[in-house]
Amino acid sequence: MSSATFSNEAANAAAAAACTVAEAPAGPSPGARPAEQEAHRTGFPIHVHKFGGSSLADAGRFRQVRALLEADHGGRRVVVVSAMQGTTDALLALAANAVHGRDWAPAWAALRSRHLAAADALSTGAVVHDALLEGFDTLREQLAGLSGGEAERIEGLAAAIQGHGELWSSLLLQALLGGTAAGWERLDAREVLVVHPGEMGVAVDREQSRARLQAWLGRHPGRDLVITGFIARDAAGAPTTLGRNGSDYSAAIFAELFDADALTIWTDVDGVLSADPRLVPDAVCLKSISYAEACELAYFGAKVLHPQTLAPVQARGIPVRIRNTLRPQAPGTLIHPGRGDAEANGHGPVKGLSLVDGLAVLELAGNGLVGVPGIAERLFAALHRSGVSVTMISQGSSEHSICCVVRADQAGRGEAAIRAEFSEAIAEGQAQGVQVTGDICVLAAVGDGMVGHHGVAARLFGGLAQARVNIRAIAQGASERNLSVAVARADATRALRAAHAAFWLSPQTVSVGLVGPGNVGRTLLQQLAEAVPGLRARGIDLRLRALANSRRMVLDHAAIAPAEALDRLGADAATALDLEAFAAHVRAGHLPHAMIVDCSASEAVAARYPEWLAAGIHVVTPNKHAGSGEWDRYAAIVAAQRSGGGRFLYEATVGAGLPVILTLRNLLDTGDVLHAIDGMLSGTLAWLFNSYDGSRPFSALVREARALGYTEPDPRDDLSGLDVARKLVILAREAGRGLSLADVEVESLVPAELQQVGLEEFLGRLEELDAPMRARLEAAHARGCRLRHLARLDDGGRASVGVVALPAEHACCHTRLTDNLVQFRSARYADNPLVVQGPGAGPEVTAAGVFADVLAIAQALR
Ligand SMILES: NC(=O)C1=CN([C@@H]2O[C@H](COP(=O)(O)OP(=O)(O)OC[C@H]3O[C@@H](n4cnc5c(N)ncnc54)[C@H](OP(=O)(O)O)[C@@H]3O)[C@@H](O)[C@H]2O)C=CC1
Ligand SMILES: N[C@@H](CC=O)C(=O)O
Repeated sequence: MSSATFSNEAANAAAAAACTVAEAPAGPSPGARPAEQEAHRTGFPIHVHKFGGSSLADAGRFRQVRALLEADHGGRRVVVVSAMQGTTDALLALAANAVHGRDWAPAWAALRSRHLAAADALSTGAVVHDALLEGFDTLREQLAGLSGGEAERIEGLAAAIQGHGELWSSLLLQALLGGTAAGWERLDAREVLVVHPGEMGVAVDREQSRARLQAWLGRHPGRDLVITGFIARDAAGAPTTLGRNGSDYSAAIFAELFDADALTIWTDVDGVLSADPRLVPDAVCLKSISYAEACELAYFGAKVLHPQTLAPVQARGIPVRIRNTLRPQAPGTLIHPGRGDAEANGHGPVKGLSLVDGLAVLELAGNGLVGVPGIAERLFAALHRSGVSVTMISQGSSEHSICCVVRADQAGRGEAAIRAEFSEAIAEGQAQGVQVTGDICVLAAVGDGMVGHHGVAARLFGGLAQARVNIRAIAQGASERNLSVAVARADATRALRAAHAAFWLSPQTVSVGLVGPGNVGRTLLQQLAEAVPGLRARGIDLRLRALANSRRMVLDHAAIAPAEALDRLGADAATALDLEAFAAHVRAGHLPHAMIVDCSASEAVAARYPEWLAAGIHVVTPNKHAGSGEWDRYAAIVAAQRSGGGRFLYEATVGAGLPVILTLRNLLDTGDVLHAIDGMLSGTLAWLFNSYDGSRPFSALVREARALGYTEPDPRDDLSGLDVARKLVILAREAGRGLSLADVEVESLVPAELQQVGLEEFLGRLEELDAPMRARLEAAHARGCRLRHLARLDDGGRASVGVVALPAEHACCHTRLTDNLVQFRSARYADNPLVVQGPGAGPEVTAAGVFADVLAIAQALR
């Protein structure tokens, strides 16, 4: 605690209050308070609160403010208020209309009604009512005086007009809090706060202001105060303002003048965020930052606090907390006088990222600049003379060129100034001239803890590289508190999101879209629901953000809980399927990686893979259409993986959850030479022939296999041999053979008359399969054989699939249920084939195979 007069009792009360000073991390001592500062101190802690316009938007919000202040008892409360939301803008518009002779009366009347209505709703009484009426009468006279007035008079009136809002809101709040009877005084800041224009904006005459405040306090015995923000007086006593958003500045000045123990700025956001949430949906609220970090972030775009605000509190080491009036339960952000702690926010040394738009790069280059002293001084002096403000400076150690970033609207002036300064050198060819690059943004990573912390730059640059953002210029001062990069405006949002992901998210964060929550997709959702929390703990952050079936889709900006996904797809919020919008949503710029898992059997969905992969979206699927479809698309998929960086995994297309493709890949990648593949590649047909002994009709078994989720959505794909032919083509292509479906000799079990009918009709006529199948079974049994469905790709490139009768001792007759049995014959496995065997169909095992591919990709992400 900084006050020597702070009693234990008061300390306890303050600790319980909304913003506890004790929470400020230890930092450099704010310095002893001068004796004259103690005169107004009461022995109580002094807590300055500032409420912005959004916190005072209407009577309801005023009541909320009262509740917040009532919770902070035990000390002296100094409350600085803005005008009711929108009032200052309305006053400016009124003044502009009056100056231009336009009708301002209706808007004046509306503003008056709004304030009177608030007063009525708050039952602030006749005195306030009359004071408001008087204030609006004064405003009316001032507006009338603007029309046709002299410039100087207009300026003076305009300054007075702008400040009415704070006078009115302070009247309302003081009355609501009980007025002087309850110990609440009201201070019109123009009585005490003396300011003058300074080099860096409005400057406070501290001595005069302090003396006036002491005198005022001597005349007003109440303990608590409501003070108007934004307004002040100039040295001559005329009303003036502290500039736009000046209420925060007022609050900080009063915190300094009162030598307060804490300042809380109440606003409509939870605190200082790690980045602009409109650009980075995953931005997080920072628990605590140092003054220096807050200044850097404020300067570079964090709108919560203006850097000017911090100067007065910084001088005394007063902790500032930003809090949300609408969510007072949120702890907000503490801005403290200490040094930023690298672990304070749990995300390492970078506290926030900021982005400044509307900039340009100016570059002076030339061989004649190398080793010549004074070049930088001349360049920056020229810019200074022409009134150009420099945002960022960068020069390589070769001294061949020097560049700086300036505001785009000042770039032309800056260019001309540098050209003029170096005209001789340019004319003599010692300097190449000045190059201007417009449409530039500066992205800055900010954090005290970056000092001496290795790897910060690597993370930033790595993130930007991954997002394919080109860096135009780089700057980092020796303080290492700010690492800035200039990037093209077109890349800026992508750059910000990529940088945010690099610092705040696991590198294995994946935005996932799932197509096809049918048998397999639904089971995958269940598996995800169980596994996602555990995976997240290991850094693998799979965020299901989109789900689609053949008709509808649901997209979520954050994440869809897998357990609720089907309900969400059925709910009203789901929209008509649009695969383009689906993919664009999944490829969210703020998350590092994107993946679409296609669990449909759709040709139309498979047709999208090349464009998705080319866009860097990883694709995982059990859908066999892409792997076995037309050759050109297959080639496009292979090419798109190379160009876009998306990976395509499809292990579940063959053997469901069995490692069939992986085994083949491993053989080939380690230099083996494939000779032949043969075996049972259909789980459905394996199950059918394992089960079919003549005791039940074949058609009944087909229906059961379908109900168990073994068959393709249309079981004719299994019975016709097409599904197995697809698998054979996938394996052949994996082995580098240019096989297509048309090259596979296929024996179909579907009678010709059932091949073209609709699915429902086919299912209704399944019994037509029974007689021919029974005849085949009996013939096989007569020879002591069993029926099995086999596939074969031989060394000569011949591919065939069909039903064969095998001797009972054949390995394929010793399989169970849906077992697939795949034999690889290769140079290494010539005499005794490498065999992969196990369940080859069913939602559980297939979904697990898909999930394993998803994880294989996620685990490889860096
Ligand atoms: N079942 C298994 O054992 C195995 C299956 N596979 C493969 O897994 C995939 C899924 O099989 P399964 O779950 O049984 O099939 P289902 O018929 O049960 O489910 C298919 C899903 O895909 C959706 N869908 C269909 N067309 C489209 C489209 N154009 N756009 C978006 N979504 C679409 C369907 O939506 P809707 O409900 O609106 O029609 C449904 O949600 C198939 O490719 C299959 O070959 C692979 C290995 C084993
Ligand atoms: N219907 C297929 C499912 C797996 O690909 C099969 O039965 O094998």
